Amino acid sequence: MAAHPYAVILGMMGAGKTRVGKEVAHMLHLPFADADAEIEREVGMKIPAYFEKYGEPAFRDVEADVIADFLEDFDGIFSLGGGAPMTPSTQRELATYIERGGKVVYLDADPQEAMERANRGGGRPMLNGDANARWKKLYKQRDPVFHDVSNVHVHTRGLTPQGAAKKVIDMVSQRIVHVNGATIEPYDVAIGEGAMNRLVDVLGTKPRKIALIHTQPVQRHSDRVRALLRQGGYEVSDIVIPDAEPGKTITVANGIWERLGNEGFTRSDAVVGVGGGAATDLAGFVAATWMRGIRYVNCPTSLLAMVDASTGGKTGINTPQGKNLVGSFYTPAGVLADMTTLASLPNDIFIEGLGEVAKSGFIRDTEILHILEEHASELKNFNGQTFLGSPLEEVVAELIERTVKVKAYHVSSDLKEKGLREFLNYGHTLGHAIEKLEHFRWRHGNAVAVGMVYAAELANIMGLIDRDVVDYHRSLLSSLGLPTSWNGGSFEDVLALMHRDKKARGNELRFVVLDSIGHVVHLDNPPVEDVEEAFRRIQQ
Ligand SMILES: NC(=O)c1ccc[n+]([C@@H]2O[C@H](COP(=O)([O-])OP(=O)(O)OC[C@H]3O[C@@H](n4cnc5c(N)ncnc54)[C@H](O)[C@@H]3O)[C@@H](O)[C@H]2O)c1
Ligand SMILES: O=C(O)C(=O)C[C@@H](O)[C@H](O)[C@H](O)COP(=O)(O)O
Repeated sequence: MAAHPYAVILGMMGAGKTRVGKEVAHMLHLPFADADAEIEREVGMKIPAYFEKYGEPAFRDVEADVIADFLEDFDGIFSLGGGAPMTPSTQRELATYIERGGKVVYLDADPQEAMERANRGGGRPMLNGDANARWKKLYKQRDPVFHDVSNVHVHTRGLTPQGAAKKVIDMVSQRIVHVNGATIEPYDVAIGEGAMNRLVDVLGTKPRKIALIHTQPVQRHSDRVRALLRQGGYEVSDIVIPDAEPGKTITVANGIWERLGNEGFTRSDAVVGVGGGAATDLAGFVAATWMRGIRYVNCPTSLLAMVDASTGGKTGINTPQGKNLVGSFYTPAGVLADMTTLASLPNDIFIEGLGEVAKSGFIRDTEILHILEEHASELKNFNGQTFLGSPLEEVVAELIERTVKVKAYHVSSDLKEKGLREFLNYGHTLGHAIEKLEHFRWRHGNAVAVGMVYAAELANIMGLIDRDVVDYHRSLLSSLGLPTSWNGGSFEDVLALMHRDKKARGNELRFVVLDSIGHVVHLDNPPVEDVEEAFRRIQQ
């Protein structure tokens, strides 16, 4: 159900709720309502006069009624009076609104700026006497409540009303996937433009030092992250790692452990990983191993890292023997998939990410496949320079959200991959072997695409799916610009590598295959002739 109002804004006196709220409404072409103005209209007098005549409790009753009515009926931007969220019935109304999908924005201004603005306006009964001292006292009482009753936190220090409004719009329109489960600390994946602005909130106040791990091609995004971290008061160690798979090695990890040791990183400090899946895998691995585990936040910048690598807590490095053979299951404190970073993503790396998106459609959420079919040509022609603000951006945001939800479903109940989570490995048994045999010149998502066609051929040979399902794999993946065949190595080499796959048990191979579109099963120890016949079918 779509929630209304579009957003509710709360904050301290002088935070700019009305000014910024009006600006947000203007930018979105929505109506704006201010609870205080509505109360004055309702009671037919100015608030200071009403306070004087009837006292605060009577005012709060009227206020709560007006707010309840607007939360029910108003379809725009609604700003609340500073003290309104302190009323228990309003807190309950806000909680119900959030449950319906509503966004309650805590506009958190710099105290000095807010006090100046509050004093300038005058006519505020709650600031009678020493206004600054009163403001500070109220802030102490209200700030924790504002945090509790809101679900979007926007810092506005130093921003113009327009800048603050743009930030509010970005944060309200972000999609949030909650990841939780019996064995994991819950965390959120925030998806959308400006998601990185949440970084300081997600890191919290405990860390003092942050290891900012990133690659050179994403320098401009890591520069932004560094600026956010410095504004947040953290000491930042900038750590540039080799790009792509060469960054996922024990040598690189060891170099970072040395730096963390030399620079005095303690258990309360944190890691932030910025980049593609290789960088977030390595950053997570460093966080998981330093002092047996410190807090980390991923800021993925490739489609593949947003939908898959950064979100499920699989961290790791490669060894000379194969992909991801050393690592740990270690969940991040949060994932900030800031879609503005996709503006610099090259077309081939975007397309590669569609491989993992399609995987999530094949194994569970078939709506993903419909979206891919419908938008195949725009997706295949992705151009970062024209992407932001285009209709494709919403399509991609939906694909990311749906794919992350598929990942969250599997991870939530099986973090350590005892069974269910293995389904996320659809296409990876052959895919990882191809990557290795191609010395990682083949991109991961491309190898997985061929691996899915292979798994479909194997399932067909085993009588689990019809030929048209195999053909559908080929036609959908190729319509997105993904490869569907491979001829770069012998069956013997591939078989040896598939035996080193993490799903293998003893000498027995274990595959993930479909028995229908959207439904996966395990296939244990199939006859080697069938494994070979499927391989023959994916060769060009
Ligand atoms: N942990 C997991 O669950 C998981 C899941 C899927 C994949 N992975 C791993 O992720 C890796 C693949 O991730 P990937 O496809 O992102 O590859 P990648 O990390 O190698 O990134 C691909 C290239 O794109 C560049 N890049 C990334 N974002 C950019 C941007 N916004 N602008 C310009 N350039 C950008 C990178 O620097 C790199 O050169 C593999 O190592 C794979 O094993 C892990
Ligand atoms: O999250 C998972 O679990 C996955 O299997 C997701 C895969 O898409 C991903 O490529 C993962 O890195 C593979 O892990 P591995 O354990 O097979 O190395």
